[in-house]
Amino acid sequence: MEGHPLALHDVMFIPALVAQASDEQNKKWLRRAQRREIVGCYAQTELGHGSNLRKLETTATYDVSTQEFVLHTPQITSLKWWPGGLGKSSNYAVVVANMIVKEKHLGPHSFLVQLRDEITHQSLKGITVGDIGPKLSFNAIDNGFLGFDNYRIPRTNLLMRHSRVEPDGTYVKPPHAKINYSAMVRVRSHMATGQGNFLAQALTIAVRYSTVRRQGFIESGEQEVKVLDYQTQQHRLFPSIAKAYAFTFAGYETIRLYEQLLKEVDTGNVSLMADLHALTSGLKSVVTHQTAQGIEQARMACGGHGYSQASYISEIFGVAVGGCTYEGENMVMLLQLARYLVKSVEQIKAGESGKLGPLVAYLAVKVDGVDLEKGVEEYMKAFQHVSRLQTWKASEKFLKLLKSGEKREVAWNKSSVELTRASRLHTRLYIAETFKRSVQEVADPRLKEVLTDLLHLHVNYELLDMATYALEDGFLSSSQLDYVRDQLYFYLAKIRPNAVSLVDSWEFSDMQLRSVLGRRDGNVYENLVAWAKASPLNKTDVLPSVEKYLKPMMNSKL
Ligand SMILES: CCCCCCCCCC/C=C\C/C=C/C(=O)SCCNC(=O)CCNC(=O)[C@H](O)C(C)(C)COP(=O)(O)OP(=O)(O)OC[C@H]1O[C@@H](n2cnc3c(N)ncnc32)[C@H](O)[C@@H]1OP(=O)(O)O
Ligand SMILES: Cc1cc2nc3c(=O)[nH]c(=O)nc-3n(C[C@H](O)[C@H](O)[C@H](O)COP(=O)(O)OP(=O)(O)OC[C@H]3O[C@@H](n4cnc5c(N)ncnc54)[C@H](O)[C@@H]3O)c2cc1C
Repeated sequence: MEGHPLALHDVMFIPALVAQASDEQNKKWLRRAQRREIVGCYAQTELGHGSNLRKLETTATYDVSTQEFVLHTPQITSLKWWPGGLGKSSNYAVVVANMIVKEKHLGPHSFLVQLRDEITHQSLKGITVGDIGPKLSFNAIDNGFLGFDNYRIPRTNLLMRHSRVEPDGTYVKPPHAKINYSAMVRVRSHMATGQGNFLAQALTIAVRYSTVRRQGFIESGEQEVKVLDYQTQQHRLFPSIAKAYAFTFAGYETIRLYEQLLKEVDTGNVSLMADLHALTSGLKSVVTHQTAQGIEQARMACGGHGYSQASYISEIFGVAVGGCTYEGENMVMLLQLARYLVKSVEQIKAGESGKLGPLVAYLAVKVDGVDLEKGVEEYMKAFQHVSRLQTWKASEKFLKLLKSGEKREVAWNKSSVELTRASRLHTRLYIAETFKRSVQEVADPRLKEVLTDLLHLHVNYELLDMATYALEDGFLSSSQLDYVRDQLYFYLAKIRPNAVSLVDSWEFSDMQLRSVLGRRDGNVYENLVAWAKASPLNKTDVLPSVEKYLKPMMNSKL
């Protein structure tokens, strides 16, 4: 959970080689990396820039006389800063640098760079490398910094699957300007399942504990109740159980799409890139945000013991919440999706709705109302309505500002809060749709019934959460919202008997969870006492600090 120094080797270094190095280059590097003869990381972010890749300052200047690239970090803000595994573990890195050939700046490109000696592991001449220090979490990973002092690498270390620099400095462009961003798109495609997994771990702990913990009464005179029987506790936890499933289903789809993209790109077809970039930008942002919220609620649902490290939920939170920042800060990525949504609106306005991709076709179709009692399909129409409403509203705001003479970037900035709202609603529609489709495909009828309950819970919870938008234009009435509330409470109660099975079905071992509260055997109190006794402070009855600080104070006559 705290991370692993080699995580980025598997998650980004190898995938960057697979996607961006040529077959010939990979004959040299890939097998060695897979066998871990060389250990690598993905070094892109700098001290001064992470989000705005076009402003990366590390340069790779081609020297035609020696057929080498000269890597250089001209100032302090150009230092690579943050890459996982860079500080101490890696001896190689995929380095993203601004490529300069014949004095022409050609933008960010990826290079394979040796950082340390393969035998001694000492950093090579011209390289400054180290660890960036402790973080909120993930402290088993050595996130690092890296500087280059006119450090030379062979021309052939530019990853050349999609673009090339010939020995004479002739540049061969890639088929898509952003193809070098593929390692990021891959991780974003995997993040929904990864984050769903973090959320699932926290929920397993909180739900199990909530069946052990007894506190207070629902009906007087009986035994104190398991806290999971409180409606408020169910409302805190069960919608997140539904989300953990929903994120996993959505993630399976984006992983499949990324794999399809890789195959298509190899045949020269880059048409899926814009769609997948928009989709994963939004999904990554919504899922990480909601996961962090869900984990924090799970912690609070464990009361005081949730605050103890014995619950382990704080560590899960620390790791998961990093996802709101890495692979593209959430606001920045929501705005990437918003570009795509605004473009779609512009297409519709230009009478080109037929050209819209399947995920945005609904933006062109107006629905007047829904009959929620008819079931989930009607909820989908309601989600489409609120997303369409907000997307048009935000786009119109932006387009109006443009028309009034504002510069594009200024008009964009003035519309950006509304645009991010549209991106979130669009993504929540996508999550609900994939959840619905995935549940429909389940073959086992008993499993399907339970998952259908979770789906119902999800759509009612979500609709209530975004109700302001639907009430604003009278699309939903207040009596329809009362119906949604009733349904929500109905499904909380219906899910209660299956709650423990739903979390147990994720099959986390005690070793994975590392939680005293969430242990499978349910012996929470005995294990908490044993855990506390093992605290380093309890090794001795009287601490040395008593002699040193407390006694002089306690004996003082002042
Ligand atoms: C097995 C895997 C398991 C994974 C589980 C997870 C566990 C992971 C544990 C590891 C932990 C941490 C790892 C972290 C790693 C990192 O953080 S690596 C660094 C990540 N950095 C970022 O994400 C930077 C974010 N910034 C960007 O991506 C770009 O700067 C940004 C996209 C914001 C903008 O790029 P620009 O080049 O400036 O482009 P712009 O002008 O805005 O847009 C022009 C145009 O291009 C389109 N575009 C942009 N990106 C892409 C893309 N990737 N694909 C396709 N198209 C793209 C954009 O939409 C615009 O199109 P338009 O038509 O003109 O609107
Ligand atoms: C745990 C962790 C692991 C990481 N691992 C790696 C790694 O392996 N390799 C690597 O290269 N990097 C890595 N990073 C770096 C990470 O990718 C960046 O931190 C991330 O992309 C955000 O960039 P930034 O730090 O420049 O944030 P900033 O862009 O400085 O963000 C600060 C604020 O500015 C806002 N902002 C910035 N630009 C805009 C805009 N255009 N419009 C509106 N608001 C904006 C943001 O929303 C945010 O609120 C890691 C980071 C973390 C936390």
